[in-house]
Amino acid sequence: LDSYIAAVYEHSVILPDVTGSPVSSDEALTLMNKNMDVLEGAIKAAAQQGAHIIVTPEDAIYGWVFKRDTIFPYLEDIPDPQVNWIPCTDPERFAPAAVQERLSCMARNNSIYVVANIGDKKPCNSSDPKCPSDGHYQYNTNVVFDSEGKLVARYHKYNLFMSETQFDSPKEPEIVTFNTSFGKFGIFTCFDILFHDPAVTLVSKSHVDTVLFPTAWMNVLPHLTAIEFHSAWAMGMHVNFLAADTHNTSMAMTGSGIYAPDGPRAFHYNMDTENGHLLVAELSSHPHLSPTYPAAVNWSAYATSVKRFSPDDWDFCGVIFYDKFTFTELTKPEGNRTVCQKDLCCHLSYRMAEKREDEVYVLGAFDGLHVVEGEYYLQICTLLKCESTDLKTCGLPVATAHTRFEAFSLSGTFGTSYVFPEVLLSGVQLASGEFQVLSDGRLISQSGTSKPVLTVTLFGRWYEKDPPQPHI
Ligand SMILES: O=C(O)CCCC[C@@H]1SC[C@@H]2NC(=O)N[C@@H]21
Repeated sequence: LDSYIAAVYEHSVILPDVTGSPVSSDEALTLMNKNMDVLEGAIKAAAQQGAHIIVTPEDAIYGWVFKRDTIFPYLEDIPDPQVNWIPCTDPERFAPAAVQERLSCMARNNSIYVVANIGDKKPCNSSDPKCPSDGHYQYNTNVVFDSEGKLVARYHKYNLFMSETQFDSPKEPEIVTFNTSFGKFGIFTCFDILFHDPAVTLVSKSHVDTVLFPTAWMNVLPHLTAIEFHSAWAMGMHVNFLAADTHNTSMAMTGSGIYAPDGPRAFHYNMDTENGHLLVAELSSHPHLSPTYPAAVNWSAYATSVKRFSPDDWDFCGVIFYDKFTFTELTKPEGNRTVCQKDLCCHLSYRMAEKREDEVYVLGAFDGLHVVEGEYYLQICTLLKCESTDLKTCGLPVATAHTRFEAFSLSGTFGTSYVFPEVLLSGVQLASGEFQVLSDGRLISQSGTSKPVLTVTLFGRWYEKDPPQPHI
């Protein structure tokens, strides 16, 4: 197949009551069945619209309100897919496996690949020095059932987010892929997207066409909103990317999408209701063969070839999500500006429709190690709207704007080749097809965007500079 139809479902998880002690496995299954009832409706609707594959979110079947012992009744022993198992037709083979059986039947009965996130448990004993004292490993796990209900992939999340003390990390990152008639797929989970392994390796070594990405993503403006960062990763890595987020507005969890290398095909962001939402869109099976496939990018080519645009600009300091940026204010309606920090210089050429008195924009640079909620090295060039006209508010989250840019071009002297291009518009919306990346590393818009701009950002990850990660 040259193309296929993808679906992602943003699910509003029915959470269990928070209990001090573990519930019975029957109670756990009752709660999980309530969530699977909702997922089943989405799977049927997706299949009716011709979808070949549907991705459901991380933690969508039991939530995230657990400690190590209270999640235990929700876990199943998930076998290696090499055993060739269709839980729907052979449920006793690796029983008890009620959740795997039901997911497998949903895939089989609707002839659709189903991607889900559940918990795996693996017994261990004292002969293994790393074996936890309760006698088993517990993994945050993605499973994939093919359209006949066969288990074809199992992935254990490697980069656990800080609060996930209920789970263990596998000893090594797992590179999990599978082939279909509509391309080669790879899979990872949520916080994994910030790190080199297994995420980057799946693309650069395994050459997957599409990444499957269950997530429970807490949005952080201005640079780490789900739709913004995930679509940017798809563009920067030149892959299709299917992101299914859980929906919980009190946790700022919303933002799912179907992203192609040249831009989003569909996305969803909704902080107004607690409803779930199904997205369905067509993608090319082998995006690197498609005529719109972007050329390879040298991210520093343009920026290193030009001189500092504005040598006498006044710089000031500001903080974005705990990182100390160097900023310079865009005081004129149009112009060329440069701001530098350490080895990173960021150049911006821009033209606003009008310079409003009630809104302030800055150009910012950050070259350093981010150290809060995980340690990862960043190089960031960003144009962004300040929260108010007080320059002290530059970098704080802001979700609406009124200033339109008729054109912009942003570039930076990056030391890394992993740069993710973000454009986020007023109301936390994506700028589908309204900007492009040139092969010399400029992120440009020639005719401006359909809505006012919150931020235009080149988000660089310099993996070689990361400290050792705490994979406990
Ligand atoms: O549970 C996960 O693995 C996903 C967490 C992703 C959170 C993103 S990444 C860093 C940033 N910090 C947050 O609180 N939200 C974002």
